[in-house]
Amino acid sequence: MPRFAANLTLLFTELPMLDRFAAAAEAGFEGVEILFPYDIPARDLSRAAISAGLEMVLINTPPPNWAGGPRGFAAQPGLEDRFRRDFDRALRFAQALRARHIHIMAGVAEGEAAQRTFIGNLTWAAERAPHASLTIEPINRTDMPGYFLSDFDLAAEIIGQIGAANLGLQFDAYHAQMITGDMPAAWRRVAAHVRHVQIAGCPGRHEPAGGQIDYPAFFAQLDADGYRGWVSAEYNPERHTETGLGWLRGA
Ligand SMILES: O=C(O)C(=O)[C@H](O)CO
Ligand SMILES: [Mg+2]
Repeated sequence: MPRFAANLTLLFTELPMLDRFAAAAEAGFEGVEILFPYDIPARDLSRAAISAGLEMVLINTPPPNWAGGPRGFAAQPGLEDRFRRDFDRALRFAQALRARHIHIMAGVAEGEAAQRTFIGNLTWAAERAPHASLTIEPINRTDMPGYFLSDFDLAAEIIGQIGAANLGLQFDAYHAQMITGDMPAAWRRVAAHVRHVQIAGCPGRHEPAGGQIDYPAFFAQLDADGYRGWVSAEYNPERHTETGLGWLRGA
């Protein structure tokens, strides 16, 4: 079975952020990710992760204002300086937290200029941080209207074109199902590029149980394909986080 991480931005929100680490460890997770850790001193987050015995798996490059602000800048023509400043900030945080991956957010953009900008910024970032593991993630446009990267084949093509050893795909099975309607087929097409997996039930983005995705089969597929990365629970619990963790105990 894969190693599971809890997304602490979405799970255990019954507790203050620093208390979510111990709750995640207690529940059986071995790692954690935080979408945007920038409001809390990195040393406090790091201490909480270490004392709970958890690995920090992933953070995102910072949009300035997640509650309604831009969804990143990597594909936005003309905002390259902004992207670079944000990326350096994410890098400092990732180093302080010993976070394994940095997810680079493309932002809302479209067209050829956006694609060129995205490729240019990713190429720059991969060279800037040769020891960091960088990911890009297709996100469905129902949840995030206008988000540039919403196509798994395009993401794989861009990763192949850049050809940097430290750039890979973040495969969110929920987004894959929302975008393609056939998550297992999407996995088969792009698995070779995947270095991080996220899960949620579809539809609804709640617990990864029931619904359109057969998660026990997906976990078995990950094992069969030799996937050695993390699987992160990135969903909005329907009720109390703890009461919805049957899927983890059964995995
Ligand atoms: O929305 C998602 O699925 C993500 O993983 C991004 O990091 C944005 O929250
Ligand atoms: Mg995701």
